[in-house]
Amino acid sequence: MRKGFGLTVRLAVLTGLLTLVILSTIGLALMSFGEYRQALSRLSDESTRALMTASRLKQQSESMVGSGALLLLADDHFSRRQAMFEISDREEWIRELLSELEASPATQGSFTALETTLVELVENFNALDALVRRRIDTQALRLSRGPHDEDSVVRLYHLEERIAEQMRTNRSLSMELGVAVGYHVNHIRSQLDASVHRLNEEIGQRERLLAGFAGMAMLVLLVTVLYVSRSVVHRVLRLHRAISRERPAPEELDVSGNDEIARMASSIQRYMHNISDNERRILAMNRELDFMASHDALTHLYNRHHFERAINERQQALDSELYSVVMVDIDHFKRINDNHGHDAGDQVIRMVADQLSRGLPDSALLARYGGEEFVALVPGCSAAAVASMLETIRHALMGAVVRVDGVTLWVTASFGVAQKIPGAAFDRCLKAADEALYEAKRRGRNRVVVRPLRQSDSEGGDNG
Ligand SMILES: Nc1nc2c(ncn2[C@@H]2O[C@H](COP(=O)(O)OP(=O)(O)OP(=O)(O)O)[C@@H](O)[C@H]2O)c(=O)[nH]1
Repeated sequence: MRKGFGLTVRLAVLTGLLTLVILSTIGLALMSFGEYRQALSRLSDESTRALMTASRLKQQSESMVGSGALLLLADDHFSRRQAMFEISDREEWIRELLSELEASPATQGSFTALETTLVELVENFNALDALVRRRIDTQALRLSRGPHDEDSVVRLYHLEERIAEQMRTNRSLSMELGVAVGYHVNHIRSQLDASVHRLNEEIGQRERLLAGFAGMAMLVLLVTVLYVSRSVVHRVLRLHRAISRERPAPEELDVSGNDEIARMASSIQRYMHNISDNERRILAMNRELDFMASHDALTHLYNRHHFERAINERQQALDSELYSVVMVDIDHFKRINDNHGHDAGDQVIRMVADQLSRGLPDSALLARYGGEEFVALVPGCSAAAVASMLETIRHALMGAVVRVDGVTLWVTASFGVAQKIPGAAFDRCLKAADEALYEAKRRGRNRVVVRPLRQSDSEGGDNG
């Protein structure tokens, strides 16, 4: 038998495929988790820090403008110096934050405009500081000269005008600084948003890919289950059903395919064939044994054993039936044996059996009783009717010949008949028929003798 891919190999391939898909799915999931963890930490490390720095920058810029207001309101040199100290402190913070932003990989813009505005603003504060210092000095002079000193009033007026002008410039520079810082904050925020959006898209793609892998795993699993169900379970159940029957038809044992189950099915089929063959042989042998047990091997008539058993079985029916019993014996048979051999004797016995079978009715129970002797039960027939049949047989026998080694043999036989009378048992009839046969022999053989039963026979008496 050609060996193809067996079930084991096919199931191993399907299982391998399933394992591969599941491992790929798990691998992809783990890889994705790793990538997202990295992306998230990058986002939090770089972008978030940059955003925080930018927010602090905005805060410091606003505080610087606030310090400018303190400078404007300063009415003594202490307040003025304190305001200027705060401004330079803010400037230092702003510069530090700017260089931090410039070094951050999350901000790829230029901060030159912001730096220029800062420098201009600081210069403007310095100029404002000079004006405020002069205003404080002029106010002190005016206080010392009296409130009506016109010169100091005029000087103060001019100073206030220049301070107001400086303040306008200062306000517009502050606004520029705020806008520039706000721009950068927004820029960083939009970069952060873009990164988050990109990350979300990548996660979505990975999710779809993972769903695809999971679907594929389910499909392979389904195919595996269907395959196992169709190719293994279904066929094994079918085989089981077939061999559970007493005599499964060959087509019920599906031997199609070239796998382990097909090979098992064909072994079972062979086994079943062998069983059927053996069963047929045993049945034939039984029939032969039955035949041998009930038939005579030489003539194929029933044997004595079967005859007696059949009579026993029919005993009850025979009590109420009309029948006749016949006994037949070949005349001078010993001479045939002695003169022509045992085989010639056998042929003669067969020929007589044949004539008896032909001459008696089909309903007759005919048997070889022993040696060259025959017995028959003829149901429904009177002794006279049977005697007439036996006369025909006797004549037929006289006309028949047996040829042995070129020698022609003529044979005759003697017949004894007895008819059953009411109340007489079969044994009595048989005995009477035997007595009639003896009478036929005694009277010279080759004749039919009827022995009528007497009333004493029916009462169980034995006349000898
Ligand atoms: N060839 C052959 N001979 C058998 C068989 N059975 C019995 N015999 C022989 O049949 C012969 C029976 O002879 P007997 O009963 O003495 O009487 P007979 O010679 O037939 O003479 P009558 O009955 O008085 O006419 C014996 O020689 C047996 O050996 C058999 O199956 N085949």
